Amino acid sequence: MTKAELRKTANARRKTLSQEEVAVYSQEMLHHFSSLDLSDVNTIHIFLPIAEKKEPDTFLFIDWLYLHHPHIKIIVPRADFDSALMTNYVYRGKDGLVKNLYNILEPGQGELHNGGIDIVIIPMLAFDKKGYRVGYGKGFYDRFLQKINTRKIGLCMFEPVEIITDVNEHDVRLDLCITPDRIYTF
Ligand SMILES: Nc1nc2c(c(=O)[nH]1)N(C=O)[C@@H](CNc1ccc(C(=O)N[C@@H](CCC(=O)O)C(=O)O)cc1)CN2
Ligand SMILES: Nc1ncnc2c1ncn2[C@@H]1O[C@H](COP(=O)(O)OP(=O)(O)OP(=O)(O)O)[C@@H](O)[C@H]1O
Repeated sequence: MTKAELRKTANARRKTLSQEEVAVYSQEMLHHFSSLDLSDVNTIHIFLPIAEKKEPDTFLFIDWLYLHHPHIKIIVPRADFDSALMTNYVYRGKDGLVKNLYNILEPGQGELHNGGIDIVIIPMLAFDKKGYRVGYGKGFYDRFLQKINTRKIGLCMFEPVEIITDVNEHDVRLDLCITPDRIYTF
């Protein structure tokens, strides 16, 4: 299937989820994530959820990381929709967050992070069995990931499709994808 088809289907499927289902699926994904070895990890970049779009609740991940790996630095993005580029900030708690025009919670101000990132946790609508992903179609993560060397972990509400047929040279493959059901490695 094409990215446009997958985007449409996944958006529609997400709309049918209740907030309770989103909470359960997020918890299940966190359970899989918690089985990963994070002993060498110092920095994790993680998106903050668009609740209105039924994205996984990554605040659960952040709370879990604070509790179990307090030394890990959490980095969150701010998206510039004119350039399709993200700038990255050290996460300092919910207080400093503001909602942008797309309902994405973002750090209003704070400390920019330009250093290394060991893991990037990536939002997506769909993925395939080769580890390619589909997002909302603005290419934010493709642009970001091509610049850095990191472990790329996707979170997806649904199981993979067989193959995305219109992958292009910008598309960056995931190393791993977590669904409510299991972990896929590529
Ligand atoms: N939580 C989260 N943060 C993220 C992403 C994401 O997927 N999830 N992104 C991942 O790249 C970037 C933001 N990308 C986005 C792209 C489109 C829309 C959006 O609401 N689009 C409208 C159409 C608007 C239009 O085309 O003008 C829509 O889908 O209804 C939101 C976020 C960076 N931050
Ligand atoms: N590194 C890049 N440089 C220039 N253009 C890019 C780059 N990465 C992606 N693009 C362009 O951005 C557009 C969106 O790409 P794509 O459809 O793969 O988005 P997506 O991965 O679904 O979105 P997102 O990353 O925002 O979740 C495409 O036109 C693509 O060619």
